[in-house]
Amino acid sequence: MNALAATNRNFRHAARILGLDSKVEKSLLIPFREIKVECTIPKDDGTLVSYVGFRVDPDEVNALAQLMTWKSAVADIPYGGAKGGIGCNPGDLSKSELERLTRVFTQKIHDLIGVHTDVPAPDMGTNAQTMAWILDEYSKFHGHSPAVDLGGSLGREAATGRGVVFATEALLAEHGKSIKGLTFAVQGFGNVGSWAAKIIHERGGKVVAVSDITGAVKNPDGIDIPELIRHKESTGSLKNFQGADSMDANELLVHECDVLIPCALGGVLNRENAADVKAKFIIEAANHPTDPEADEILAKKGVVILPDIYANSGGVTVSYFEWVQNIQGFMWDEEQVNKTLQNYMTRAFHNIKSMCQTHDCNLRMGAFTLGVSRVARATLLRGWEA
Ligand SMILES: NC(=O)C1=CN([C@@H]2O[C@H](COP(=O)(O)OP(=O)(O)OC[C@H]3O[C@@H](n4cnc5c(N)ncnc54)[C@H](OP(=O)(O)O)[C@@H]3O)[C@@H](O)[C@H]2O)C=CC1
Ligand SMILES: O=C(O)CCC(=O)C(=O)O
Repeated sequence: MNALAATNRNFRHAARILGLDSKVEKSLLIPFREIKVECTIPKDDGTLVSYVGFRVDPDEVNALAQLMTWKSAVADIPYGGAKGGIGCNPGDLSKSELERLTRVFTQKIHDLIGVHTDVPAPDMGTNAQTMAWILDEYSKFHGHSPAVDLGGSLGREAATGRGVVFATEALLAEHGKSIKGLTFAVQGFGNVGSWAAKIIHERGGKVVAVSDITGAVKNPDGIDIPELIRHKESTGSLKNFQGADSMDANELLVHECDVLIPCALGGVLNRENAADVKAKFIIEAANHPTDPEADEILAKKGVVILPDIYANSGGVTVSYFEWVQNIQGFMWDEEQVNKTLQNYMTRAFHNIKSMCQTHDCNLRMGAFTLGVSRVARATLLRGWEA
């Protein structure tokens, strides 16, 4: 099932649980706006190449935008949801080609983004540097020029991974467990995966397996994560790391562990591998890592899944703190960012649990009903009369 069909299915299930009016349901399913732009750049060798950029596309980006909407509502921050992207493999482009492409994309969408309309943020294959290029290009049209470090919040880089850890702690506490002494397998070692693994390691968790696009490593006694980060930074991959054995990357999702944390692509848990998952808990740090068929198989096995729209909401929550700080022109210290993030993550977890109790549903439906009911309530209050 593709990402959009799966996301729509979860939304419809939540709408049924909530008894949502079918017209409201239909209205919430259709994106407010879809943008598709052509981005042509000269490559470093002088040849021209064209890419297509989106701010919400008809399929995967639509699903991700929809997830952002429910996620912002679950986190209880005053944002809607959108997602953008360019159909390219960033790994195939040089840094200057990436910069040109990002700037051309920004030229095409600058009228439709902005502080009070739509704020882009990093996701897979993008980072703070990408956002700085967008900001700089946007500023040429709109004259916006924040001061310190281009206005990025302290703690934003680690925020999604840190939020994943706060979410994991909230879930484990409910089951009478803590991170210390449990074993973890982490798929993806980019922004989210490396930060989540590092903080778990600091808190006494044993990260026994990690993968990236180049392969996977395992060590039943626990991998030294700071060492692995240094190795990845210096070599660009997990290969040849001395502190662990290499393993088949496909094995990672079914590796022996207490907690599995997918931090890479969508749809990685599906009917092909769900039955073989050994973990008792899955923390969805990636967006949409579990397709609906896998959801059913895993539920039958008694695996507890902490859904993406809550588990990875630390990123957008700190993006919201960043927005608040820039509007006020007053920067918080990192401790305040992290402490406030923890409060948001803990509160959201209890709100989800309360929906689970009210509607006798699992955590995914608890999160969906929480997010969808908040957006539906706001939509109904605004009304449709001209
Ligand atoms: N960044 C954020 O703030 C947020 C991210 N997310 C989600 O988290 C996930 C990861 O995002 P982020 O960390 O930012 O992205 P990055 O681009 O920083 O990292 C992605 C990681 O996934 C790895 N990867 C790619 N393909 C595979 C594969 N087939 N098998 C194993 N690993 C693979 C990459 O490997 P390599 O390092 O070798 O390239 C890289 O380590 C995505 O689903 C994203 O949507 C959700 C909320 C917020
Ligand atoms: O920081 C943000 O605003 C968005 C983070 C993100 O890409 C996500 O939650 O999927």
